[in-house]
Amino acid sequence: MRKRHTKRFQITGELGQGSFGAVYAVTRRSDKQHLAMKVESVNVKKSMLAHEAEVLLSLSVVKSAHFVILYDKGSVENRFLFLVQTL
Ligand SMILES: Nc1ncnc2c1ncn2[C@@H]1O[C@H](COP(=O)(O)OP(=O)(O)OP(=O)(O)O)[C@@H](O)[C@H]1O
Repeated sequence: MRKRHTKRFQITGELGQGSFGAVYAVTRRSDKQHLAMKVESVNVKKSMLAHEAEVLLSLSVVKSAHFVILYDKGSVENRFLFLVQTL
């Protein structure tokens, strides 16, 4: 993912590595907001990222400053799944 970006986000750095993928600092091009992008290979047997996206989507009905917000999700070149959330 180094130097790569989706159309909507510019990757600016790496925040960490988890057990199922990497997390990058990104800037949303539309409004320059700084966010976190979690990335997972499409080849994993059981997608933890898809599960995390479902959980964040469910939580989004509860308007609370304590919950991470899911801003976007998608895939890159059919190689990675990504979700974008609060930094
Ligand atoms: N929203 C975020 N904002 C900033 N940094 C984050 C964010 N999410 C994750 N990170 C960083 O990326 C690292 C990896 O996160 P990730 O959620 O992939 O795994 P984890 O929380 O360490 O645990 P596990 O791999 O067991 O799920 C974290 O330890 C943290 O340093």
